[in-house]
Amino acid sequence: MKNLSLSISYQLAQLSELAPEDQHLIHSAIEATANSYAHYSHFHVGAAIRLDDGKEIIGANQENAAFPSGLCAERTAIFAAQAQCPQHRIVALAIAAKNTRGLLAQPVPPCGQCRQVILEVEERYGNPVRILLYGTEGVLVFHSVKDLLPFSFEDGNMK
Ligand SMILES: O=c1ccn([C@H]2C[C@H](O)[C@@H](CO)O2)c(=O)[nH]1
Ligand SMILES: [Zn+2]
Repeated sequence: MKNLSLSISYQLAQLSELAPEDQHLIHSAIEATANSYAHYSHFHVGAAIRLDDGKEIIGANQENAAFPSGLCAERTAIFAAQAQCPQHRIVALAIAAKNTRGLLAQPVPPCGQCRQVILEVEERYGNPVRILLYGTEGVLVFHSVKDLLPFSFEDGNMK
């Protein structure tokens, strides 16, 4: 038997240290929190996607009295992008969230289902998606969802 281990690399940055286009995308995600319908959790999540032509598409979580019928901010943004601009690759995704006390100090990571959907985006377009998780105390930067989803299941596993 072998003992194996995995390591992931990611960055912790201040907003001002990021490239202007990443700072812009994060501001768009923060603004998108205002479009959240979080009637039940009061947890407002905003997401912003950058396409390969520089266009941004935003999303926000949408809840429902039948809880599973709602959708996370990340997937509203991804599905909107793929529905409106399927020919353009998704190159980056920023996420921000606020609760009743305001914007969160610590970054909020995407849930497992959203990670799986981002993985499919990477496979579909053949490029990594840069993920920017915003917190008022710092931004976590991942260069691919694969760093957030090791041992992932994808199309290739069925062949
Ligand atoms: O990364 C996350 C985590 C949670 N939510 C939403 C789902 C639900 O509406 C609320 C509480 O889980 O926050 C997101 O949109 N993205
Ligand atoms: Zn999610």
